[in-house]
Parts: sequence; structure tokens; C-alpha cells
Amino acid sequence: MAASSSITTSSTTSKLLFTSSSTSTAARLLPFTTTSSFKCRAFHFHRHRFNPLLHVHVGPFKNPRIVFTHSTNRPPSSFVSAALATEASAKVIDGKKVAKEIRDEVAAEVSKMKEAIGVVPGLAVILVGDRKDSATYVRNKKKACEDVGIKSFDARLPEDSTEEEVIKHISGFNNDPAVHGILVQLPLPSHINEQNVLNAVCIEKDVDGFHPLNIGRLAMRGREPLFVPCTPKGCIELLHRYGVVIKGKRAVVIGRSNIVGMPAALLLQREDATVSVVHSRTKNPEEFTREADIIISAVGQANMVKGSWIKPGAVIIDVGINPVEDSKSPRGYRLVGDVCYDEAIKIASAITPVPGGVGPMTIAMLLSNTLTSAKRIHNFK
Ligand SMILES: Nc1nc(=O)c2c([nH]1)NC[C@@H]1CN(c3ccc(C(=O)N[C@@H](CCC(=O)O)C(=O)O)cc3)C=[N+]21
Repeated sequence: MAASSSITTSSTTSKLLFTSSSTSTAARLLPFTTTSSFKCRAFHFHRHRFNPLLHVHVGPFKNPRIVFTHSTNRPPSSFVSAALATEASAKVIDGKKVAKEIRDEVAAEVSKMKEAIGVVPGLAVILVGDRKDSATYVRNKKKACEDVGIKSFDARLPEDSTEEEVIKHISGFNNDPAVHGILVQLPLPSHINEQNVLNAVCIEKDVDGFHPLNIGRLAMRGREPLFVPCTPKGCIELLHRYGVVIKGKRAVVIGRSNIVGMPAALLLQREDATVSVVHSRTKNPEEFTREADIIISAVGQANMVKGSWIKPGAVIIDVGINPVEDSKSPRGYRLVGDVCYDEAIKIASAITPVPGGVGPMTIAMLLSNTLTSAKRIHNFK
């Protein structure tokens, strides 16, 4: 059967080398929410249309088990043959495909709104400096907006801009009725105080969900954030759409960044998981990770999580996007996750690939948050 239930301990006491700043990998984060009422408002359209045929059950099984929950009790035949043919292989969670579905749903809602009340949602992106990776992300976001009919606004400021100049642009967008979402591309140049800048975004337009008031509400029971950070929201959305049960499960989040790890842990807890957060000062992180039914890794260390860290049948969401040298690739590098994919796929019951996993979901969630914002501001249901 798939996972050998004996887990080797060996070679994997590697040190955790987390980067605590929000650079590189941390680089992919945006918000979504989990409490049922928020979720309903933001995403009711997907939840209705998506009818997962199978539930990947995680939990106390020795071996991964996939249980079909289709009403006829018959699994879709293509899936069944795939499952039989590749016993030792986890289901690949296709973030690219799900992100496309979400973008299509957003596009349909955007055109409905335009037709009904003549309002087009608008997203403003502020980019300070000329980091190549940031410029790429901003370009991709702009393109994604255009594809779904969201109007995009750009402010590109020079590397040596002052904090005041950045905040002046934010105020302009705060006061612009055509703008419903404001995203400040992170990381900012080091001379600029990130806190002051993020605090300046009005919370009604904080589609990244990074404003302390939105994070504070996310952390409190019975409160609802206006927006949930996009990357963690994308992780939870993938679990939902693949029918992964979260309630009552043990979840481990690896990494505690403000943009991914911390909000991901809060979201899992709101979904009734029992959550541990493993970080750079955790002793024996693999011991915690090995207990987890669900692992979300957001560290930025290529292949850090080995097969021996993984409980057979666990579901793995890999947020890391790490470049590693590869002379065979035209770019000279390729992207890998935090999790050693080749090992994990033999042990987990489901896993997100890198690329094509969480990354595309981040952008889809940003578009969805922007639509939600425009609807809320214009009281459009
Ligand atoms: N305020 C703010 N919000 C952000 O959401 C934010 C940010 N700052 N700073 C930078 C990071 C980075 N980020 C990514 C989004 C999508 C992919 C993505 O789609 N990646 C593709 C790979 C693309 C490739 O091949 O290069 C994938 O994983 O399949 C990656 C990274 C959002 N970020």
C-alpha cells in the first residue's frame, strides 16, 4: 500500500532556517476568511457550484484512504483507475485549475454587477522600487484583473521614495471611489516602515487583509474581518474544494509570518482544527509535524520538510516558492516548495505542487476580495 507505515527518522534532523522577514517566499500572501458568514458572503458562489465527489479523509488511518462520498457511492471511473494504478501516490491538489474556476466565477459576478448597477470593481497596486520579482507579481496581478474585468490602477514609485510619499498615494486611493481594493506590494524598501504604510490603508479597501484591525478580528471568536489574507485564504479554499475535512483534525503550520503562517493558523483554528505552529526556534519540528493530519508549510526553505516528517495519509499544502539552480531550465533555475515533493507524494494522501499549487490561488483570492469589497461598498448582493 501507499505509505509505508514505518517512518524513517534518519537523515532529517535538519535545522530549520526560517527567514523571519516577509521577503522571498513569504512573498506570496493574501487573505481569505473562514468563519461561515464571511465565507458565505465572499464565496457563496463557488461553494454552490462545486460539488466535490470525493473526500480525502485525513486522520487516524495508518495509510492514506480516499473515501468517495458521491451519492451513488460510485467513484468517478477515471479517478478510480488512477488511484488503483498509482497506489503509492498522493492526490495532486491542482491550484491552477481551482484558481481558474474562481477567476471564472469572479468574472461572471463582475459582469453581473456592471450590468445591474454600472459599477466596475477597481484594484490599486502600489509598488515601491524595482525588485524584479515584485515587478513580475504586479504585472501578473494586472493581467489577472484585466482578464476578469476588474479595473487596475498602478502606482510605481522610485526605490528612494519617502514613507510620506507612499502614504500620500495610499490616501489618494483611499479617497478614490473607483478604487475598491488597495494592495501595497511587499517587501517595501528597508527605509520605509511597513507598519505605518499598512496602517494607512483604509480597512474597507484592505483586500490583502494585512491591516491590524482585520488581523485582530480574524484572531477573535465571534468577530468577522472584512478581508482575510489571500494566501492563507487560498490554502483553506483548496482544502474545502478538495473535500478535506478540517474540523477536529490536527494541523501544523510551519512558519509564523504575518502574511502567511500566523493567519493560516488562525483560519485553521476557526475551522475547528487543533493547531500547532512550528517555527525557527522549535525544537524537533519534525515531531510536531509527524502528528499532523494537515500540514501548511510557509517557510521559504527548499525541500526542508522530508518524507519522514509526514504522517501517512496527511494532506499537505506547500506555500513555499523557492528557486533552486537548474542548468537544464531555460531560466537557469526552477521553483520548488518547502516540502520534498518526491518523498511526500509517496506518503501523503494529497499535496499541492509548486508551481501550480498555492501561488495561483493567491491571485484568485485577491480578485475575489476585490469583488467582495466593491459589492460591500455599493451594497450589491
Ligand atoms: N502585499 C502583497 N501581497 C501579496 O500577495 C504578495 C506580495 N505583497 N508580495 C509578493 C508576494 C508573492 N505573491 C505571489 C503570488 C502568486 C504567485 C504565483 O502564482 N506563482 C506561480 C509560479 C509562477 C512562476 O512560474 O514564476 C505558482 O506558484 O504556480 C507567486 C507569488 C504574492 N505576494
